[in-house]
This record gives sequence, structure tokens and C-alpha cells, in this order.
Amino acid sequence: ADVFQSMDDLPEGVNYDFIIAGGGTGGSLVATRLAQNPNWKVLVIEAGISNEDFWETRVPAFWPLLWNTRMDWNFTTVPQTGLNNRAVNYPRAKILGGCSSHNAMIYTRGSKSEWDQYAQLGGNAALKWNTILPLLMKAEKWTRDAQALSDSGHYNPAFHGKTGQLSVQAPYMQHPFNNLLIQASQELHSEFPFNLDWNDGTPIGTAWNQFTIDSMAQRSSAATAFLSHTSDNVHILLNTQVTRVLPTAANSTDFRKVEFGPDATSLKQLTAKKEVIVSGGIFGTPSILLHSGIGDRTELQAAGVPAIIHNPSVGKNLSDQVTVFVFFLPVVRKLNIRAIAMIKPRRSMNGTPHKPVPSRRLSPLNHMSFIRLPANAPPFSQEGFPDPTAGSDAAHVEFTFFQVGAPDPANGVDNSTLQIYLSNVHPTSRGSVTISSSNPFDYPAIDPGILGETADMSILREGFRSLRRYLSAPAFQGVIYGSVVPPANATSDEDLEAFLRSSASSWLHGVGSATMSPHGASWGVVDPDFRVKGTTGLRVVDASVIPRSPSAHTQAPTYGFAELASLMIAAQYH
Ligand SMILES: Cc1cc2nc3c(=O)[nH]c(=O)nc-3n(C[C@H](O)[C@H](O)[C@H](O)COP(=O)(O)OP(=O)(O)OC[C@H]3O[C@@H](n4cnc5c(N)ncnc54)[C@H](O)[C@@H]3O)c2cc1C
Repeated sequence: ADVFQSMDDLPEGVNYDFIIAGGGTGGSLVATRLAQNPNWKVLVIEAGISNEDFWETRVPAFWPLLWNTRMDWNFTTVPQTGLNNRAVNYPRAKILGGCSSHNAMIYTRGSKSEWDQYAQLGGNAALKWNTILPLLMKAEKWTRDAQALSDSGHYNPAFHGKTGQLSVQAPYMQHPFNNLLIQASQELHSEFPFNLDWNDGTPIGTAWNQFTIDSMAQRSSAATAFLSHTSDNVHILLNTQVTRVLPTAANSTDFRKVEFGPDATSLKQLTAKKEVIVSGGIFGTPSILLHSGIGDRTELQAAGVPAIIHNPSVGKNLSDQVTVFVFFLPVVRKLNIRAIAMIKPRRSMNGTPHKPVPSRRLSPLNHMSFIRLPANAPPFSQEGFPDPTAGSDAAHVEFTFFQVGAPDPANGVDNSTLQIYLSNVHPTSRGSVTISSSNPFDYPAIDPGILGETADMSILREGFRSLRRYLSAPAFQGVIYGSVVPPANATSDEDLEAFLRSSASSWLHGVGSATMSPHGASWGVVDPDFRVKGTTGLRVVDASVIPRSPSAHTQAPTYGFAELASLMIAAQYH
């Protein structure tokens, strides 16, 4: 691709077939796929910088350091009623590759029943698991990790591609917790089974983690795996925000024109020959549509934006998983913490001197669990909440075994804890993205609606009890003691709810703010072919079209939707 740092550098007179607003996870993939046709010219307009200009993105262990930097939009939610009115930080990447350039790289596809439900909710049969799986496998390059540890028994090769571009692997560290956790899964098999591979469509159970990391121990993102391998029929314009999509003529609904610029005082317009594709992510995409006059008429009027297409669904239906960080007390001597491996990067990163950097992973822990609460769990049997999942292969909660904190004898403290993210992956609460001014450079109001529904609280609470059961397995006797955060004596519903409301946050896996629905449905933002309802020449391809949360982190599902969109768009012009 040819990369331009500023709008003024962009060559004049190029007739782009496709203009893509947002060079993130979905946008980079769709640009790459469309550019496989050498006759098509593709322009990607990205608000942020290049991933090449932020070398830390390459080092997997640095992921938490990337948030709240100049490559992050640094969003904050509106006060969340479900969180005692706390407003929480919401990182979203502002860089080529989007969130795939600054996420935690966990690679999870979701369950078969969830994809089959997407097909039904979106009105597109090609979203079924049996169609999406081959697309994900074709794009995948299963890779051995840099330490060349054996990954046999850590994944199922039948569900992984070897010849694609996106590197996926199952790196791990030798750590006593590995065996203990798997032993606990055998002991408590019915509730916490071992799962050889959560990416086979049946994610329930405890599995070895898989990450989008390459054989050089570097992050594999939509920018590094896809976009950086395109040729000069792709132009990438950085540091430039798409402010609006516009009709090509008065009273037209053909939205092939984009308006963009580095700030409100210097804006340009370009018209695509074929289509404009909006890929700004769960907050950027509804913002662009709303500022373009596509949204709820009354809300647009209040913001001072003339409505062109009345669609009350734009920016609604935001579905966001909720997480809470919990701490248990392990006997550290037995867990024998190892130092994080240090390696030298094998290649120079934009002239940065070679320095030893923490390699692959931040954490010595290597597993995640997708857990289904039993049918007789209180949220369903006593409180009467309907099961929010798509089927029996889908999870209610997730345990991400994150870290064993190191003791600090030099300062006389033993602050070692076993740290776990506990998440409710199927929230029933829905949030929104709204605009309150007609200036596209003003941030939208983000309301993920975290723990806004009692059912979500109830499931998270039982998820915590479930985690306590898991960590009381015989395998952990004498090794792990009760939770320290929340304290071990927090056992009643009231205690646990108070803790969760004061500590929970977003799991950063929002979807659905420009959701797909069948043709003619009374709700939804895009049709099954990803076109914005009521328009021509305009589609949305990113996580915002995914109708609801999966039993997964959301980058692989975003890639799945983007692969399908790419096929559908390309097929239209052949
Ligand atoms: C901190 C964090 C950690 C995560 N960890 C994981 C994980 O480990 N595994 C996983 O599967 N998922 C993870 N996720 C979620 C996952 O990365 C996202 O769901 C997915 O990448 C979203 O892809 P997208 O294409 O919808 O949006 P993005 O990748 O966010 O892309 C949107 C792009 O559009 C650009 N943009 C926005 N508005 C405009 C505009 N007006 N003009 C021009 N450009 C614009 C943005 O700068 C961005 O580059 C994580 C997310 C976060 C934030």
C-alpha cells in the first residue's frame, strides 16, 4: 500500500472504487480483500497513526501499556447506573489495524449456536458456523511459538488453517498452575471440563489460550497480517477523520461521497466509484452515520443535524460484556513463579535500538474457561431469568486466568495473588452511542449499559460462586485459599452485588451499535448484505454490525463478518 501522512499528500485525480472509513480490524481486512482485484483502487482513511509508528504494538507483552496513549481514542462512558454511577474508561485504538493493534490478542471464535443465531438475527444464512469456519481457517496461519515448545494437546489442528495470513498460536509458559487447573477440570469435570480447543465451535470448558502472535513473537494484527501486504492499488490516508458520508446529489440516497479532514476547519470530499464502506468500529461507525443524518430524526434534530434517513436503530443495541477483576490467595512457594522471559527482538523496529524486551506474554498463566451455569443455577431456577445464550454450546461466564502477582520481599510484603478476570459474556442489557452536537470532532456519548439489567448482575454473581467452586477443587487444596478481593467472607447475594457494582467494568468487547437485521425488519441498521438500510453505495463492515455478544472475545468474530462482507461486495462487481 501507499501510505500518506496528510490529506495534502494524497494524489489528485485518483478515482477510487472503494473508500473505507476506518483502517481498523474490519476495515483493514475488507480493504485487503477488495484490493486482491488489481483493477480496483481502494482508499483507506484512518483517523489515527500507522502501526509502524508505534513499535510497542508489536511486542505482545506490552498490550496494557498501549491504552491511554496517543494511539487510543481514550473514551470514557457516561456514568453507569449499574456501576453505582461510575463513569469508566473505554480504550479504542486510533491506529492502523484498529483494536487488533492494541488488544490482548486472544483468538476466540464463539460457538456454533451463536453463529447460527447470527444468521437468523441478521437474515443472512452465510453467517452460519459452517460457512464462517472455513473463511476463518483460510485466513489463518497456525504458527509455533518462538520458544518452540510443543503445542501438541493444546489445540485441535483440524480446526486451524496453516496457509493464511493471520498468525495464531498457543504460546505458554511452564508453570505449576497449568497442571493444577487441568487436574481440577478432571476432578470437577461436569461443571469445568477440559476443552482441547475452544475454536472448534464448542467453547465450553478450560482450554489453552490461543493468541494472534507470529513465529517472531510479534503481534499479528489486521495491519501487519493483511493491510501491509497489499500493493499500490491501496492508498492509506492517516491522521484524518471521516466526518460524514454524503449523498452524491440533493434528495439522493446514494451515499458514495465522504467528507474528511484532520480538523473541522479543513475538510475535503471525495466520491467513490463503487462504494463507501464505514469501518469506524462500535463508536466511530454510529458517530459517522449520525453526523451524516442517518439516525433517529428527533435525536438528530436535538443535536442540530438535519435528518436524511430516519432510522432509530443507529447507535442503539450496543451489547457489551462485563468483567470484574478478582483476586485469590495462593501459596506462592508452591506456585513457583518464573520471571517473564526476556528476548531480543530479532528485527530493528523503525530504528529503535535493540533492547531486551519482555517477550510474548505478560503473564505466566495460560488458560481461559468458558463456563455454562447449570440449568438449576439461581438466575434461572429461582429468579426466573431466561437463558440469554444461543444454545447449550454457549457460555454464560468466562474466567481469564491472568496473573500471579510477584511477592515483594525487598519491601517486606507478600502481595502475591492469583488474579482472574471474571466476565459475563452474554449481557441482556443494551447501551447506546449518541451525538449531542453537530461537530463530528466532538466525542459521542457512550453508554454501554453495564449491569443495567438485574439478570446480568445475577449471572455475574453466580459466575463468581462458580469460580470459587472451581478453585476449591481437591487439586487446589493447600495451594489456593479463599478469595481476597472480594474478601472470603463476602458470600451473600448482597455482599457480592455490592462488590460487583463497585468494581466491574466493560470487558471491551462491545458489538451491535449498527446491527444487521433482515431486509424489511422494523429494527436494525444494515441489511444482510451489510448495506445501510435505505441507502445505496454505503455499507458498514466492523464489530458494530454483529447483533449480540458471542462466547468469545470479538476480534475473530469481527474478522468473520468482514470476510463474508468482502466476498459479498466483490461478488457484486464481477
Ligand atoms: C483494550 C482492548 C483489548 C481487547 N482484547 C481483545 C482480545 O484479546 N481478543 C479479542 O478477540 N478481542 C479483543 N478486543 C476487542 C477487539 O479487538 C475488537 O472487538 C475488534 O478489534 C473491533 O474491530 P472493529 O473493526 O470493529 O473496530 P476497530 O478495530 O476499533 O477499528 C476502527 C478503526 O476506525 C478508526 N476510526 C474510527 N472513527 C473514524 C473516523 N471517523 N474516521 C477515520 N477513522 C476512524 C479507528 O481509529 C480504528 O482504527 C479488545 C479490545 C480492546 C479495546
